[in-house]
Amino acid sequence: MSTITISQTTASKSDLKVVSYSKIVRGDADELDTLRKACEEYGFWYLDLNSQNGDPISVVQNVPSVFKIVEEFFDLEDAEKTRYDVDEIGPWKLNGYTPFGRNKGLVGDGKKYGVEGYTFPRDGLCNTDVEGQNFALPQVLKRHSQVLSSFMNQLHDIGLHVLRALDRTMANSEAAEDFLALNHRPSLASTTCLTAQRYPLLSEESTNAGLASHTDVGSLTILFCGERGLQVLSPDTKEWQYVEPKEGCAVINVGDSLRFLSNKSFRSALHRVVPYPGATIKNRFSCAYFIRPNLDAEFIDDDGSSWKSIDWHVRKYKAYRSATTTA
Ligand SMILES: O=C(O)CCC(=O)C(=O)O
Ligand SMILES: [Fe+2]
Repeated sequence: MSTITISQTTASKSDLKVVSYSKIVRGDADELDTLRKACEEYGFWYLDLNSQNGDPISVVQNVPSVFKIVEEFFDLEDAEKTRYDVDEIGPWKLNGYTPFGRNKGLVGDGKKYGVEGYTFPRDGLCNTDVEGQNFALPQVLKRHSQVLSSFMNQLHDIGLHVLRALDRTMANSEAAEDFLALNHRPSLASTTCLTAQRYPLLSEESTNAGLASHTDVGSLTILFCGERGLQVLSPDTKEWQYVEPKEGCAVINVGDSLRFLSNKSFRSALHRVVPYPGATIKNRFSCAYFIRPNLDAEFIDDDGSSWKSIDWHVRKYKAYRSATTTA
């Protein structure tokens, strides 16, 4: 699928914490402490998804199949792909194809150095009984809907375990018991979704290529990508640092909503995707599962204004579409 050549590396690399999923599920106190600090200090960390005996849990093994499924869609003619334009199907941009250059910022020269994506909403694909948007899938994706929905259910389960673990770390705070979990009830509607993306070419031929600097709108993003290119803004040095792919691990980050729900104690870090020095990365695939609060969850932003989660979502997507550098 993807190919990569590297001549030299002079890049600054991040030193993110690694949190063991099996340890936080067991309630290991030291690991919960590491998780909490990872949310507070960087807002980015690796979630080690190897089981206790060292084997990767199955969700990691399913990632290549998901990339293959969406590649089939990306290989269609533009005219066919744009029939499923994410901005045309439903008001919340949760369902369908995001063409090259749709989000402003690092658009490269459009197609060759850009990014395209396909987004699958949880309500519609997994939660079929939740009143959702007008859910439709193109034929090439429809035949894989079972694989996609079980992949999303696996990731959702992981995300809820992480939120419950964070709730345990807040036991001594003023927050109600299970506060985070209660704002992410799986049976209630949310804007939770999976987006798979393809970057045809990341190389220094175009330093303007990749995904523009942004923070994520929701609570937790669970990201899989075997290639370099992701950068996070370091809270200490305020410089961009590469997040290296790590075998058997997902990269997790805190989004705006979880920052606000944590009373601003967690960090929603700026991140972006750019070429890697000396490397030519062809066909970089990534997939991000965005866990977001229930539609009517309420929080207060950095400026002291109150928001319902769905209104923050709508505001943020406007910014993604129109920002010149940062959203
Ligand atoms: O492709 C990546 O590695 C990052 C994607 C991302 O940040 C996003 O979709 O919000
Ligand atoms: Fe992101």
